[in-house]
Amino acid sequence: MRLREPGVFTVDVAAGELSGAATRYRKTFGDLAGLYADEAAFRRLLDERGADAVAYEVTDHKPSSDAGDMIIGVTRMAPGKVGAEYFMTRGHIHAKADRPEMYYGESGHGLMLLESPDGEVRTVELRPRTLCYVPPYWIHRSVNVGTDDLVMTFAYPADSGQDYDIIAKAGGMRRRIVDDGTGGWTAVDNADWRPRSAALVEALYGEAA
Ligand SMILES: O=P(O)(O)OC[C@H]1O[C@](O)(CO)[C@@H](O)[C@@H]1O
Ligand SMILES: [Fe+2]
Repeated sequence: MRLREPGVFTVDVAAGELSGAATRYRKTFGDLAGLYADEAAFRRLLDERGADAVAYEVTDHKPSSDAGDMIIGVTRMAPGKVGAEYFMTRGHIHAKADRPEMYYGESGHGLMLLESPDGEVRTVELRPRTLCYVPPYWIHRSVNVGTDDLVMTFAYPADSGQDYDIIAKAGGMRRRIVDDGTGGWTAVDNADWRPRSAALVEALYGEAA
């Protein structure tokens, strides 16, 4: 049996990264077209900051994509809004939908927005030292509702994969997280959202249904 070597990494909270991790990717505002309700405000943001400005960045350690292995990393997301809507990640369901995830708040004030295949919605507030459990089958997206960078450590099974289409095909997630008018947040209905068909929901649940 050839074993992998243990790894040790440092969560650099100030930099918002996992120091020593081998892989890094950035999502720029230019990558996030179509995500936000207010398209005019989104175009203004691109004009002001440039399409190449970083919206969020992930550093992670991906030892393999084997079932039973684990991916660990750190996400850093900038604060801000597009119109009234707080900055967010694209969001996804795991390609193997029964795979869970955990997020641990390191700094900033965020939300995990979760949606089940048949359209139930949950929000979990993330602050430093909050550990959020994302159960199998839930679509998840993080939202920065604070005024500083949101930094989170995460871990998920290495064979999970990500399916981004499930959100796009439904016209977005069912709720949008917006400023409540006093600098806090509230969840409002997304008028473009369409329920998934029973057949699609069943296919997602697979043998577990
Ligand atoms: O993959 P998305 O939806 O763009 O969001 C990024 C976040 O999700 C992850 O892909 C982990 O599932 C992390 O890299 C990060 O926290
Ligand atoms: Fe995930």
